[in-house]
Amino acid sequence: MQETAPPAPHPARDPEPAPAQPRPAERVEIPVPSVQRARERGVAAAANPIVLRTEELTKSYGDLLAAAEVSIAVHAGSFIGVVGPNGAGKTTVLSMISGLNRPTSGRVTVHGIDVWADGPKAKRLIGTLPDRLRLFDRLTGAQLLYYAGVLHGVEEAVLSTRARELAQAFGLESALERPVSDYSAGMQKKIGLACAMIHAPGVLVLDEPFEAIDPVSASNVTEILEKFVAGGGSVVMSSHSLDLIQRVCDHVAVIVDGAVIAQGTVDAVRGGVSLEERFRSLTRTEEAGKGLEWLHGS
Ligand SMILES: Nc1ncnc2c1ncn2[C@@H]1O[C@H](COP(=O)(O)OP(=O)(O)OP(=O)(O)O)[C@@H](O)[C@H]1O
Repeated sequence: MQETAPPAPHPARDPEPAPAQPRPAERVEIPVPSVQRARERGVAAAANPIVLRTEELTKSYGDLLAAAEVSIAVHAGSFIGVVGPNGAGKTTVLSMISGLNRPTSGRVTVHGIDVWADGPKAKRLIGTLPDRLRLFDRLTGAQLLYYAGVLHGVEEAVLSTRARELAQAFGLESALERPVSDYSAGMQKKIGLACAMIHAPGVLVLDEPFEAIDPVSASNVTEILEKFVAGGGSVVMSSHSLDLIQRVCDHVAVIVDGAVIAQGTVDAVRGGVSLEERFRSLTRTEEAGKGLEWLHGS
């Protein structure tokens, strides 16, 4: 992923200068192992080929510009977080990448294949966990995995082994014969993730994969995704958990009002402060909650 210059203040929101940030030198950081791994992975991935590229990807809904000329390049073996406030355009961008939402203009290619010119070929290379997941929930978990595999061209001979291993990895073995409609929200998310992986894609595009997932399962999923990128796969993931993004991703793109306002390695974007602090200053969310005095006294 290309790196942008240190992000400028967002002009439409607040012309005032940002509050002074503590100097990086004042902070003593003891990186957790996953942060260190992500850092090393980010450096190594820069030498790998680009597997996913968006070029000035734009989506308009009438007068609303939901995505504005979004250009992102993802290398093999890279784990990228896409962050932004509610309504910023993350789902819009991810769904255009996955071939689910047609761009108004711009281009997406995966391994050089145009997602919107050759959808079937491109979609075999991408595993998708869309927003507001709609599963065929009258099927059992086992049936859903089977059909996800068949639809992506996986040979039947390997399907049952893959389904069993994925169910085990996501802790769903005992639920495989139950209808997906009976699954909890977190279980549905996990079966959706398993379906996204069953055809062994090179690129995973995951919209809020950790939403509704319990902490132990979240650490399992993180481990699965880290192994996936260590093996040369690439992950593009949106999340509102900046702490999670900072811990597991090597790159990050910050989207505000449809436009990428900062992107690069996590370290470059956060610039010596936490990703959450940087996010707040980029999106000008420090003022939230002001003016509700009538509520506080009730
Ligand atoms: N089908 C649609 N028709 C009209 N407007 C839409 C449609 N889908 C999304 N939008 C608008 O596009 C903008 C971006 O929405 P999007 O869902 O991409 O945001 P997001 O960053 O994923 O938000 P969140 O964090 O809340 O999930 C929003 O203003 C939203 O209202």
